[in-house]
Amino acid sequence: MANVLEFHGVDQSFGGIKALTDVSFDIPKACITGIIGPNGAGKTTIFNVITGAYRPDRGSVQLNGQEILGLAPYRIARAGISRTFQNIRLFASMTVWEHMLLSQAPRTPMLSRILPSRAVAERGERMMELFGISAVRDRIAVSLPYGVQRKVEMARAYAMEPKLLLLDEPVAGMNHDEAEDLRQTLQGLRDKGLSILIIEHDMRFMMNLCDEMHVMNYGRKIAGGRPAEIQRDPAVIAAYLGEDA
Ligand SMILES: Nc1ncnc2c1ncn2[C@@H]1O[C@H](COP(=O)(O)OP(=O)(O)OP(=O)(O)O)[C@@H](O)[C@H]1O
Repeated sequence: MANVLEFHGVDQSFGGIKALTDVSFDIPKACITGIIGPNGAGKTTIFNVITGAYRPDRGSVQLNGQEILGLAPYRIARAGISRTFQNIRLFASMTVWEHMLLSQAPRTPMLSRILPSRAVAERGERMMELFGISAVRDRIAVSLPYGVQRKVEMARAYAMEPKLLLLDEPVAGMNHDEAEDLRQTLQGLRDKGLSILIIEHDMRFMMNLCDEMHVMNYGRKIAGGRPAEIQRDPAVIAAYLGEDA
């Protein structure tokens, strides 16, 4: 099967608000798929449906051909989906290194922190190197600048060896050079076979990063395709001009 995830016909409402209306898209394996759209368009709601935080009114979400809609969030995580959050969620008193260890052995936290196996320690080192955070390994993660905290979150999520990595606004708080480094890191992971779904406001960053993009507006998907196609789609241009107006 060429798709890691198939998100089909999803409706999600909250009281009178329709956050998603009949939203469908596929995430091909070993590709970077982007979701863009103005504030409140439904992007984070899609992540919350995929990870089991929300139960939609209708639809289907399949991971490698298996329905995951309705499973508890921890089961979806174990099935191979890890994520980062728009509002960074790191442990208040833990160092960067401890985050790397804990992410790999969440059920035996104390033991794994005191005495990590060689494989766990090596993977932790690799994750820190990959995301460029080895120099801050002994710092308390939440004391670091936001851009660095985002890298810790991504390294932690990737350390779980996901089949699909979900990134919610990963370049918020990063400068241009950091964002460029991240683009190269993510494309390198994609080239090694990782499938990535990413939400981001920075349109130029997304155009250079993504293999495919889907555009949301008022809870509906208004376009999908390669970045060059998206850029000249009249519905997309209208949605973005509308936002600026
Ligand atoms: N738990 C919830 N309860 C009530 N309404 C919600 C909830 N989650 C999302 N919504 C509503 O659903 C709509 C879509 O929100 P969502 O957070 O998915 O948008 P978004 O595209 O991620 O926006 P942003 O770019 O601002 O993060 C909004 O109107 C939002 O207020």
